[in-house]
Amino acid sequence: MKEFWTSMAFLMGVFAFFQSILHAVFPPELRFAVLKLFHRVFLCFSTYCYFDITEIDGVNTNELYHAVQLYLSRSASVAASRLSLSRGLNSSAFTFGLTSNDCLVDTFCGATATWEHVVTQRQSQTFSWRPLPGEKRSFTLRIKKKDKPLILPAYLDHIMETATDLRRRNQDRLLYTNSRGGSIESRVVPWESVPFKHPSTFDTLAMDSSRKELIMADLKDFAEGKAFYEKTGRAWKRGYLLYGPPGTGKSSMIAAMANYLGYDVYDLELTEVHTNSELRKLLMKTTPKSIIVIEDIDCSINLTNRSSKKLASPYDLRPTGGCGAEDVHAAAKTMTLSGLLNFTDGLWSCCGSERIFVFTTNHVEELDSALLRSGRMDMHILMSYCSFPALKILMKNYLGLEDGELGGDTQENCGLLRELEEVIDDAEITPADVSEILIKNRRREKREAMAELLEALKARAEKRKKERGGSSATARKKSLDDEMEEEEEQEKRALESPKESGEEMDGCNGKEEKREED
Ligand SMILES: Nc1ncnc2c1ncn2[C@@H]1O[C@H](COP(=O)(O)OP(=O)(O)OP(=O)(O)O)[C@@H](O)[C@H]1O
Ligand SMILES: [Mg+2]
Repeated sequence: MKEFWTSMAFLMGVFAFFQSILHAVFPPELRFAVLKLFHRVFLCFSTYCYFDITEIDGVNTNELYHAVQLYLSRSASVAASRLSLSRGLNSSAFTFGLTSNDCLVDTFCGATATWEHVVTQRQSQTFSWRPLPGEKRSFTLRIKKKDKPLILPAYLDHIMETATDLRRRNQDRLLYTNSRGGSIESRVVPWESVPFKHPSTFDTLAMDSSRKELIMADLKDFAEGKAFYEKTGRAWKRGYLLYGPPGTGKSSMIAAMANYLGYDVYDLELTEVHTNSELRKLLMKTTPKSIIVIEDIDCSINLTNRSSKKLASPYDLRPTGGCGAEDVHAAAKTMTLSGLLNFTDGLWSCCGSERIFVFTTNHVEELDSALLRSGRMDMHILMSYCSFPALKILMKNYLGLEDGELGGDTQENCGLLRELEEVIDDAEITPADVSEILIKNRRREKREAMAELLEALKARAEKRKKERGGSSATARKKSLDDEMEEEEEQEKRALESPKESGEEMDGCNGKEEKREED
């Protein structure tokens, strides 16, 4: 740093000296040419090279300037003694910045880079169609000439990437929705957003820890897998299908995924999308590092339209029978499953990268096999009734039970826990219902709350047993009734029209004979 300032001071001194001589002796044009020449000669002999990154490039804002500003703010917070502080729109974090004419040294791949923030007054007579700030701001990067091929442009790429990452981290994550009513085609901005503040995390999610870890590892691999996806020629995206009864944590899982990766969430309301082209428009307006969610996919779209007899093939909207144009036109005006699959899986899925698609459903059996086939949704995750490990997480969350207390270390808890473990599977209760019971009892003493939960689970298990017993008895009775009805029917047919029955037999035989003849 000291070396930098010494050379700058020396340079300024030489400049001032020459300028005063030139001013006295030469006319302005010649003076300018000589100064330019002097500058060139100086740069030729210098071991450094300089890069100016101005805030405004012509009339456009220079993205690199803002990226450098953000990038340097990382180290500015510790390295500088006077800093500028700012907080951006939609951001909950403060950003440090270099004040005017301050310097900072950075290293990259073993090379030293010195940054100076240069602020000068803009000349008032400068004409521009756009109002320009009163100050001219730029960063000057100084690196050794020998380092130039080594670190450029990799250093600048690194700065851009780091800045994008920082910007994302500093900004509040957003939850986007397309359900605003009206046609998407007519909107300038098809998505509307609000800050995403869902508190669900993988810690609070009630689920077996081994499955949770598997999902977290999968998400991490995905987020860090840029090189892998490039190498294998795959679009950088991943699909998850979450299925299970209502209240088992599908939406909570999506929020936990978003919080874990720090991604935005796009909640796609398919019933608001009327055509495949609207769907494409929505996709094109999503940002990378986001989760695109379609909840209750079975209720959102007529998923049987792939197998509709009118269509020649699932991906082909041309009708098989005759008429053509009108039907094609009508089909193009609707949203189809093939349109949706193209959105997630086809060529359109590649516009933008690092995106996760999550579909949820309560009725996986009703989904078209095209949605379930391997490779389409990379992971199918069953969100099921509350298991004992999941119950322990909920008790920890709501009652504040410690790991020791949940491990059965406490003598009194031991019996209660064992009973809870015995009854939980038979109760077939969702984590949402368990949460409700625990919320009601959260102010009580832990043991009392657990005892209350046990009672509720026992009652639920009893009810389930009766339902099962009832339903199997009903099923048994129904099949007996059916059998009796069938027998009665046969007897009736035999008594009423013996001839007919004989004909049927004959008919059969006749057929047999005919086949033999053939
Ligand atoms: N696995 C879980 N872990 C923690 N909390 C859960 C879990 N499942 C449900 N809950 C609680 O129940 C509430 C409802 O859960 P959630 O909305 O995630 O269920 P869902 O499966 O999406 O239901 P639906 O199918 O009706 O959309 C949540 O707010 C959460 O408090
Ligand atoms: Mg849900």
